[in-house]
Amino acid sequence: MYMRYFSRVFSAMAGPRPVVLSGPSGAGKSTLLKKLMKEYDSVFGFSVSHTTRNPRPGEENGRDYHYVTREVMQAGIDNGDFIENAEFSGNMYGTSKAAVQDVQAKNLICILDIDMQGVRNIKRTDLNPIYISIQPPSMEVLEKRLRDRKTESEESLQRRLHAAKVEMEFSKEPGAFDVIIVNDVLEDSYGQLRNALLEEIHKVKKINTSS
Ligand SMILES: Nc1nc2c(ncn2[C@@H]2O[C@H](COP(=O)(O)OP(=O)(O)O)[C@@H](O)[C@H]2O)c(=O)[nH]1
Ligand SMILES: Nc1ncnc2c1ncn2[C@@H]1O[C@H](COP(=O)(O)OP(=O)(O)O)[C@@H](O)[C@H]1O
Repeated sequence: MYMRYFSRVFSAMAGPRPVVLSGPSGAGKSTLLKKLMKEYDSVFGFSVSHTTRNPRPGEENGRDYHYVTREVMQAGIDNGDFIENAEFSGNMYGTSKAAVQDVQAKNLICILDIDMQGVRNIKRTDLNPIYISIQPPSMEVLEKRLRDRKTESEESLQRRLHAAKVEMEFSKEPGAFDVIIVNDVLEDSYGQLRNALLEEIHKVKKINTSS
């Protein structure tokens, strides 16, 4: 009885395991995580990163990213406000401590959408997330999806395709990821993502309905 009580209090204090989604730009990370957060809005919370890139049409400051200047971002890094940060395709990106704490304070599963440098750096912390790689079916499909998304200049597109090759190689390193999902047919990949997280989803639902 006491054991059950304490273990419940302890797991509530420790909070659910965060989830890292990583993979090439254009692989479908945002699409998948938005679907997940829509179906399980009381289970998942998004870690809102900082970036120096410009907002795209439809993106909202504070929801998709915190859009900042290089000076502001660097000052935050120097101040120790970030868990990790990286340079990607000519812009700075980073996960602040506050971004993760805000989600964890609500007892939600924190989802981080970060590149492979972020994955490497998070592995040096005590965050202990589940690492999920989202991969495109092929480079050709990736290029088509990025072009059809119409968010990138030709230069930015080429940079992302170059980075994608490196990201795809990284995902093959043994132990880099717990789960690898090839995002071909969206509904299938979404099903795989949900299945991979079902155990954590049930844990959170149990804790949040019993407290
Ligand atoms: N290391 C790190 N990478 C991030 C962070 N936020 C976003 N990224 C990654 O930066 C890359 C570019 O993101 P973005 O400009 O939104 O382009 P998109 O992935 O093509 O939609 C992606 O690989 C993201 O996963 C962060 O806080 N830290
Ligand atoms: N399974 C899929 N089939 C076809 N198009 C997809 C699929 N998944 C994502 N897309 C589309 O591909 C583009 C890139 O997806 P996005 O979620 O923005 O990728 P990421 O966040 O990894 O950069 C978007 O226009 C999205 O609508």
